[in-house]
Amino acid sequence: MPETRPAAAASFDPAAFATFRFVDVAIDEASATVALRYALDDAVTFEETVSFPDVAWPQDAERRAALRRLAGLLHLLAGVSYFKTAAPPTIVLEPGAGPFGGRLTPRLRALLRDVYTLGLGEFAYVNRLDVRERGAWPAADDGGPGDVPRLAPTGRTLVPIGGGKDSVVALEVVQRAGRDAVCFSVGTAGPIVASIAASGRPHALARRTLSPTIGEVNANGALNGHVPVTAIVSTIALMAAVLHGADAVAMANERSASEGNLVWQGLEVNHQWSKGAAFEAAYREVLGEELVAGLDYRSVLRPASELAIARAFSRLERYHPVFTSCNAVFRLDPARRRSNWCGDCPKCRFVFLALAPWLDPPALRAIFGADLLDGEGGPAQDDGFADLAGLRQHKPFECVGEEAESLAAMRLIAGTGPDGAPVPGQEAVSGARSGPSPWAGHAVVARLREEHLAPLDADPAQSAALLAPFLLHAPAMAALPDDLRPAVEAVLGA
Ligand SMILES: CC(=O)N[C@H]1[C@@H](OP(=O)(O)OP(=O)(O)OC[C@H]2O[C@@H](n3ccc(=O)[nH]c3=O)[C@H](O)[C@@H]2O)O[C@H](CO)[C@@H](O)[C@@H]1O[C@H](C)C(=O)N[C@@H](C)C(=O)N[C@@H](CCC(=O)O)C(=O)O
Ligand SMILES: Nc1ncnc2c1ncn2[C@@H]1O[C@H](COP(=O)(O)OP(=O)(O)OP(=O)(O)O)[C@@H](O)[C@H]1O
Repeated sequence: MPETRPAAAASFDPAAFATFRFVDVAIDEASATVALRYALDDAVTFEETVSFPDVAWPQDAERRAALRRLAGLLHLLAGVSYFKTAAPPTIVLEPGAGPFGGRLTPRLRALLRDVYTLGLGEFAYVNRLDVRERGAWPAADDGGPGDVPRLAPTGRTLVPIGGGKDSVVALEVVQRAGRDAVCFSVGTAGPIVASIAASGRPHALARRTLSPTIGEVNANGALNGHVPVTAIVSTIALMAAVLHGADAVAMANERSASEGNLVWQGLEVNHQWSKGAAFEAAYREVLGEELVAGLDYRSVLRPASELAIARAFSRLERYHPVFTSCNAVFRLDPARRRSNWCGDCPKCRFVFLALAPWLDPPALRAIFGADLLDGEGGPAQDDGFADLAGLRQHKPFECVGEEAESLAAMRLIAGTGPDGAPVPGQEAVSGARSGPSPWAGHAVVARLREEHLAPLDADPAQSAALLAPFLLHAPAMAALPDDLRPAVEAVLGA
């Protein structure tokens, strides 16, 4: 289907559309490319492509069937980028759509409903648009998922690498468990490629090209906002796993991702929703019960908080010169993309803060190119750090840790007085400094201590709160496969 460049797109009125249509998904085996097609009414069409370079489409029936089903799931999940341009009242599935030829099972329908409401929570909040009243999905039928293809075990695990600190910690866990780890990425952003090179592991690649129509409609009045991108990346990773002979995908989604930012009109708004535990559970169920058996999807960092992950990452020195968590580096438009940490966004501030209990100022300056806790980076830094701990307003819409974790990190680096002597309870935190903090005199740290932190030192509950982020979550540990549990303990435990 050729892309429409309608006159309507020159002035795009979201209210003008009644339906979002999932048109079809087409697989070109020769080039290992999947085309995902959508439309708003009959007026605007979108086509996204995902390709897997340097890999042959499999010949055996089970893997071929698995790929067809996963491409169908991807069709349904990647549609969220295009649906959000107008968020019309009704969703239509055409006969070539999704994994079951235009049909939905009840389980799949429930997952999609969540992805298009909870996954669009931030979008709903910033646009003041209740997504629960938009995008009504067609009813599910009782035709079931048909014969579910089953993959044979291979012992190979695909580890998606996002260029930041978390995914290389996940890679360390998978390797520690003795699995054959293959790194995977969507795209070739600099920190991703450099981190994979530093790991010495093979690299499986996918390329995702958004429909060019999205840029046009964005420029002409489309609704815009955040999408649950991890749901999309995860599904591309599962396809890559099948193509590269892996039987598992190991994500790096931390416990902290399940904490929302705020509640708006009864809707929980969580920027990281598709990194959270609820999404993972529902997605795993649809995957294993209805789409492909024998293909494991889980986050191996689910028991850990961001602070415990940062402590583990501080020990993985080979990645320090190459990683970047700042999202400004990952923008699609090269003209808007930065080449390194911007130094003035919530993500930069959070990663700086989370590493500061373990790394000294010169080491962090070498990574970030500036000392964000010493007043460099502008006057926004004071308030920006306070926001991370919820000391002024809700935590920002970014991939940052829980407010309690930021508070704990601040207390660990601020100490009890101007000389930075350890705060009560610090001795229980393995790896924490036992002497004065080298951060104590830094301008932002001193102000935070004076304005917010000092009164907490006398509160015994705050000593326990200091340790809590470092305890591995027992139910999440129990849910891990036997080989991963000791590896998580070794990499992320005390
Ligand atoms: C890089 C980034 O942070 N982008 C967010 C930003 O988008 P921006 O317009 O500044 O730049 P681009 O990413 O280049 O996007 C251009 C437009 O394209 C559309 N689009 C892009 C990706 C996509 O998957 N679908 C799309 O429709 C969109 O219209 C863009 O404007 O602001 C956007 C609005 O808030 C964010 O949605 C962009 O976030 C990207 C989707 C992204 O990949 N972000 C990850 C770095 C991210 O935030 N990951 C979360 C995971 C959250 C989850 O639940 O999965 C995290 O790590 O916490
Ligand atoms: N371009 C990508 N290719 C493959 N996987 C990705 C990509 N972007 C994100 N991911 C994966 O999505 C999950 C969430 O990404 P996230 O940004 O939290 O991880 P990260 O980049 O490793 O760490 P950080 O929190 O420091 O940015 C991780 O499992 C990550 O590997």
